[in-house]
Amino acid sequence: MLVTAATHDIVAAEIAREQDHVDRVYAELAKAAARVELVHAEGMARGQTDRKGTGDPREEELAGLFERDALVYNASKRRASLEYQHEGLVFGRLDLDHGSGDGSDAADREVRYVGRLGVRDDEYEPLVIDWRAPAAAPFYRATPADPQGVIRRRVLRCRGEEVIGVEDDLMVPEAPEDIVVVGDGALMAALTRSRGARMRDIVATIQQHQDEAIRAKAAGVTTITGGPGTGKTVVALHRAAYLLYADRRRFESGGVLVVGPSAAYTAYIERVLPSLGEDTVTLRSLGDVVGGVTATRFDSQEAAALKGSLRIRTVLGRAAREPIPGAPDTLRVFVAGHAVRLDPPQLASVRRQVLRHHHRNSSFEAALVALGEAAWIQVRQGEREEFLDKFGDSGDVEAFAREWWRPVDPREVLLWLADRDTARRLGKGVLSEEEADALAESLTVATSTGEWSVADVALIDDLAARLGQVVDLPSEERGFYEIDELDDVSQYGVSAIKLGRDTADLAVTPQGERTAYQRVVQDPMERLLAGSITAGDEYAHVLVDEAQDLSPMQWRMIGRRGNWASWTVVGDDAQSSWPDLEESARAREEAFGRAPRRSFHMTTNYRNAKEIFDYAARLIRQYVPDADIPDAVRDTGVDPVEQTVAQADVAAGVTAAVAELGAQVDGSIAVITPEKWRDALAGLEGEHDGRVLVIDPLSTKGLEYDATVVVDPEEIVRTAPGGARILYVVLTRAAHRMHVLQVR
Ligand SMILES: Nc1ncnc2c1ncn2[C@@H]1O[C@H](COP(=O)(O)OP(=O)(O)OP(=O)(O)O)[C@@H](O)[C@H]1O
Repeated sequence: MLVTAATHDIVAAEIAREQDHVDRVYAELAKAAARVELVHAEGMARGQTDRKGTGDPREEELAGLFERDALVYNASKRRASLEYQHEGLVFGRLDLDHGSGDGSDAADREVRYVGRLGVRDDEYEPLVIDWRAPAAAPFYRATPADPQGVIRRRVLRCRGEEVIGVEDDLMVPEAPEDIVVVGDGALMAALTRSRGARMRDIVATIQQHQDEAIRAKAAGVTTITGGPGTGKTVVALHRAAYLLYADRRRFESGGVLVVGPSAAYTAYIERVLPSLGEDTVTLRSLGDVVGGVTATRFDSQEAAALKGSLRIRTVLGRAAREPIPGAPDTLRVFVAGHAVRLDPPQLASVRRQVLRHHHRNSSFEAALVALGEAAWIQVRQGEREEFLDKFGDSGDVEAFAREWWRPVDPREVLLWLADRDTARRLGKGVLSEEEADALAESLTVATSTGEWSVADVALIDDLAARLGQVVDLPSEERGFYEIDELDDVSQYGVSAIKLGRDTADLAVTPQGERTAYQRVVQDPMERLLAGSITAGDEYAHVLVDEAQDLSPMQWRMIGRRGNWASWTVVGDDAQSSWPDLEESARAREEAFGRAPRRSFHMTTNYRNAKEIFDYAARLIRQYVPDADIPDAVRDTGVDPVEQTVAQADVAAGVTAAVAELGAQVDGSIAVITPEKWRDALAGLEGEHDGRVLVIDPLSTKGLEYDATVVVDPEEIVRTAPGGARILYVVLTRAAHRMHVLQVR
């Protein structure tokens, strides 16, 4: 729109008009906040004086009022904590015509305001409608072809409580005389803005096709597909907020789980739902889905592929049935005057027998009984019942069983596979020797660094399901799941010597006991086994982002948390870092069960300037000819800058690019570099007032920046799991500017 002095005045008048309404809304909220304080104080006083019985209708009334006001009160507090650059509490206005539809008769008109939450005045008249309410749907659904009674849709831009702009879309061919239309359209204004470090909500500019996915029915599985930057993530998050609104009882009490690829991703999206007024959703990255373990490290491609594939389940199944390394392997006792001796083969047969019917960690009693039966077969003298009673009462037998059949932590069982021979033996027929060695090797990285890998987490979860919840041992022993902190890792059968660790670094008391307080805190093994694995929660809705990257084992892990859930699944196969999409699809289908499916396909890229996206699209077409390529809607007239630098000049080249970009964009700048150049570039982190971030290719999944410097794309293709697909991810992260530095 051409901005002249006259249009400037018109816009200012429209802003002032909207400000009046916004002021009324905030005044109403302030009144509600004061009222709730009063009711609260009164309720407390009543509770202390005449609180008798529960049937007092006044009290119920008060409770109802209190509850309603409390919602408003909390909402007003939440509003106060919103970042100022968020669209305000009231962000939309609809001018509707309930008559002929063209707005010609002002008597048929209705003005409806749309906001983050509903607010009514004293007469209970709505001042603002919650964006998720059915009455707000035309704000998102109306188009000139199908205006749905809307004459004008207006987006209000606010900073705090102040209206700073309005952007209109006209839905009828010609505006009625008294309806002013200003602005260039809210969507373009939103897309051109600087991005900042956190994803923002898009309530003010949700597009029609996005709204359909957001408001789709909860039941079953809703799939959202589309190329990079098509709003899949942001739509899915708004869908979570919508589901909470539409069926709060079910989803707030049952829980909503949002799973994304990395901790950087969860940090990036964590503000979206709170800004929509929802803070009951659980956000998890794939590395911290299992309570008690947090992993951010990635395995080598080979190890990750191995650990993600369903073949590994056979190996884990075998490991879960293994005897505990270092535990006694022979039982020698005197019972009722008979010498009993059970050797390893007999004990192995007892173990197989027990595990046929029981989970290992809850079968101490069953193991004792089975030992008794095996002992009786050997003795067969006297009364059977009497022998078994004595056997069961024997302190020696119990002492043996407490070690031989103690509860095992799934993490410790996984670490048994860090031993090459064990990995080869348990991998026989499933893994080649090279693969078994790679598995052992990758777990040795864990034991030396003290950090689990992201792929390990799904294996720990699988083992936890196999081993079962620990049932307390009789007498004073504490169950494993109650142990808050390990006192001694050797109690978990991870033999220090076997893993090449020097036991001397564990502090020892004069009594010869190791204590929690005297240990060397930095011990890697201790870090791996710290805390306890908590039993998996189940959720009523599970939302999986970047679903194309989940390995089959990760699908099983998520599936355990969504046995009864409805699902929203978001992904784009062309951005996948997982090599076997078919095996993943099978595991995914298993997780979903037979629930009905619906899918939405997004075709518009809202993130990247057209010039940047075209550059990326050219690349991916070479590698994935049938990639799902969206249309980018916004051009800047500025092509990505491509440069070639010598190895010795990488740091200088990147520094220069960052300096240039720092002057061109206001917001975030990411230097995306393969491991090879990471150390050389680490110093750039935090430059330009903290706007510069140095990040590895895989961790950029799902994220976006105002500008990016892509370092050594060839090396990214060579080293990232997913190769060119990850380069495609990397090349589609910048909203406004991109520099690509080839290294020769
Ligand atoms: N209707 C909209 N209004 C304003 N911004 C939007 C809209 N839809 C999408 N965007 C913006 O487009 C960008 C890309 O969205 P999002 O990250 O959800 O895409 P994606 O499809 O998940 O991308 P990728 O697959 O590359 O991770 C975000 O900045 C988002 O806020």
